[in-house]
Amino acid sequence: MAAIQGGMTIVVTLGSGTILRPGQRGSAAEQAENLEATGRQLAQLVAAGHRLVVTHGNGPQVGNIVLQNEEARALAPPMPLDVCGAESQGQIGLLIQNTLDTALYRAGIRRPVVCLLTRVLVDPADPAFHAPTKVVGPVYSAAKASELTRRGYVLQRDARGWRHVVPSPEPRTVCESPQVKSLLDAGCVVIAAGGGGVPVVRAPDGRVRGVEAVVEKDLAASLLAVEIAADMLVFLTGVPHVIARWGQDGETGLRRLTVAEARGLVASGDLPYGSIGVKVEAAARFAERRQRPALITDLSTLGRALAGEGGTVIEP
Ligand SMILES: Nc1ncnc2c1ncn2[C@@H]1O[C@H](COP(=O)(O)OP(=O)(O)O)[C@@H](O)[C@H]1O
Ligand SMILES: NC(=O)OP(=O)(O)O
Repeated sequence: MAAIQGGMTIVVTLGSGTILRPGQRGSAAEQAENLEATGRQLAQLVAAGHRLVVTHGNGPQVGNIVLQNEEARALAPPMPLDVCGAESQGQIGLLIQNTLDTALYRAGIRRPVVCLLTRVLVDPADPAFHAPTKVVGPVYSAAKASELTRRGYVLQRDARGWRHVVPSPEPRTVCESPQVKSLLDAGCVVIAAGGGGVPVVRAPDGRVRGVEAVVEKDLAASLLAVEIAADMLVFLTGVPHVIARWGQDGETGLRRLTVAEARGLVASGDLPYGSIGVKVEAAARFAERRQRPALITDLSTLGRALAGEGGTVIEP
């Protein structure tokens, strides 16, 4: 990838690892501290003259909010998953907002940082509503898992233990994309579509209501980046680049993929869809629809990757 020039609109998606480290329970202090290095890097993008939109995951946090609601059921009414998703946007969005505001201020940049409660429209007939796959919250013991199952939650076992899973429908449009663009035009740094956006449906009578689901933030970020006509989409995750045959003989770092190559790798099953695969698919969607590059990398490689010397670039 050629080094990027100033003045571009860049959407950066923060993976869970930039907000929460393995083994952490997710206190506000832990998350704020983890975000500091990311805030400094993102401030450099603004200093270089780019228009910045930040999106983020919410799997661990929204699952914790559901759990807090469930455990306090006798004392206060539990909120549905869409409301919990909105709460997670506020929770994580505030931490990112404070971090970015601080980093920009210290870099001598006076720029408003705005966190926008964002909804995504989904199809009520999406088959995902009948097949929960999206992991939220902590790892549960077998005993806690069976208790939660009795209370109506869907639990599945993965390599780490029992996990709460929820439906994850396809995002069709980001309801507030025009407002994200207006905020960028007004000179704001914008945090939007956190946790994939709050999923909503519109009934034939016009009524909008939230639904029990968590959208993949990578797919929502890709859609938002298309809808605001971004020049570049960046996925910040836990690895410097995508790896073919991860953990096997012949493991290879992938520096450059066409849309067709990216889709081929996802379809082959080499890239697990629940982790890196969904990012590669989201990157391919952006590259295909915008005819612009998407980048998958980690925080420590970001600077070099933007200079064309690292990360995995998915090209149109
Ligand atoms: N083939 C692969 N190439 C790169 N990373 C992979 C691969 N397979 C699994 N991973 C893992 O997937 C992680 C990214 O998925 P995940 O942690 O769910 O994303 P997020 O950073 O958005 O939370 C990487 O940090 C890495 O640990
Ligand atoms: N909503 C979402 O995709 O969050 P995670 O990336 O944390 O799973």
